[in-house]
Amino acid sequence: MNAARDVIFDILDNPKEHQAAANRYAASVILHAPEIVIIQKMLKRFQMLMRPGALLIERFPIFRFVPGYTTELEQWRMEESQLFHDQLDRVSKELATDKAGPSFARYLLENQSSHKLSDDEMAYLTGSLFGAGSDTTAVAIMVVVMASACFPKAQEKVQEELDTVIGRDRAPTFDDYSSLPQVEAFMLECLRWRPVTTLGFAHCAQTDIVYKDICIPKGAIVFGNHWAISRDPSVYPNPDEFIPERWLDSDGKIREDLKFPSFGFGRRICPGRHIANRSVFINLVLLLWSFKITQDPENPVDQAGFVDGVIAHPKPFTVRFEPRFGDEASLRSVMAKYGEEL
Ligand code: HEM
Repeated sequence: MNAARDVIFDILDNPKEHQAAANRYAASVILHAPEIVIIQKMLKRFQMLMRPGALLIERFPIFRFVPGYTTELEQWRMEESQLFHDQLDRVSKELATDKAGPSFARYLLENQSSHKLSDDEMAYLTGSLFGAGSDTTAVAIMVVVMASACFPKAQEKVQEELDTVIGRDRAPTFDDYSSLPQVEAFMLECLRWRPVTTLGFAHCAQTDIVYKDICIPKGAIVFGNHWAISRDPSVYPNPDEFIPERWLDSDGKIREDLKFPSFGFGRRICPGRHIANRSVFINLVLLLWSFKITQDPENPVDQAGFVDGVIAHPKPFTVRFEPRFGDEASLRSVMAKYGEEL
């Protein structure tokens, strides 16, 4: 919650850099390390490499024998492996000197023999969390800001609920999750309206799969196209519209019968989905409790302005953040107290 509170301070300090604030939040939840700059470089490569058909070698495996073709890829692999091993080594040294704080890396190191994991496996398990968890979370928070600015009526509904359930004397926390269905509906609609991973990730059929009268042969690469699913009007009527109410039943509770696979499918479903949900929730409630977010009439938001890649990053966009209660100084002092209470 401290990290989400810092997003509010970052926005008060520099509202134009709200997307950088979302990036910082998401990075700090996963990793406390100086290597973030190197990792950002790797994330850019990941964005490019994970696109199906990004490399000729995928279609023509024979390219692996062409001298020099894989040199750069091998160099990238080695840099990545080095970074992941360095991070694990650091925690290992901290553990030896009793200085290691709680972390997933520490847990793996302490239980290495019972899990029967090699050093390489542990390094990749911990390292890939950052790649998988930071960009995705940051993008989801950016979409929350974009949707708030573009759909003022939906934003007002959330704020009405926050004013009724939370009031002005305290800021919302994780404990309020189940009392805020309008917030959850807004969040679910953000994740559907602009899916973080438009195409999803590649899966491979382990056996021949017969679906209706189609056979998906063993070995076929299958994408559960998130964008296409999100636009299915038989499940989400008027799919291009932003309608948080679609997630609520007639009693105002979250519907059990409506889902969207924001976090993927099957055995490889996102293992970070619970952290991710809570991250998006706490940022959404703090942002909309603190600010009225509006469009800048001189720079209207381009709702389709996203960079093409496995993770659909919004292009830079400008919005206005107006403190909802009192002035900027009083919001700062409420947020400072929020920090003390944690
Ligand atoms: C809003 C935020 C997030 C979204 C939308 C998201 C979405 C996804 C999706 C679609 C997949 C692929 C699932 C599939 O193959 O069908 C995935 C995989 C994964 N996610 Fe997330 N994720 C988010 C946050 C996180 C966080 C916070 C973490 C870690 C703390 C994380 C860790 C992972 C890992 C390790 C995988 C790979 C799992 C595997 O291949 O077995 N994700 N995520």
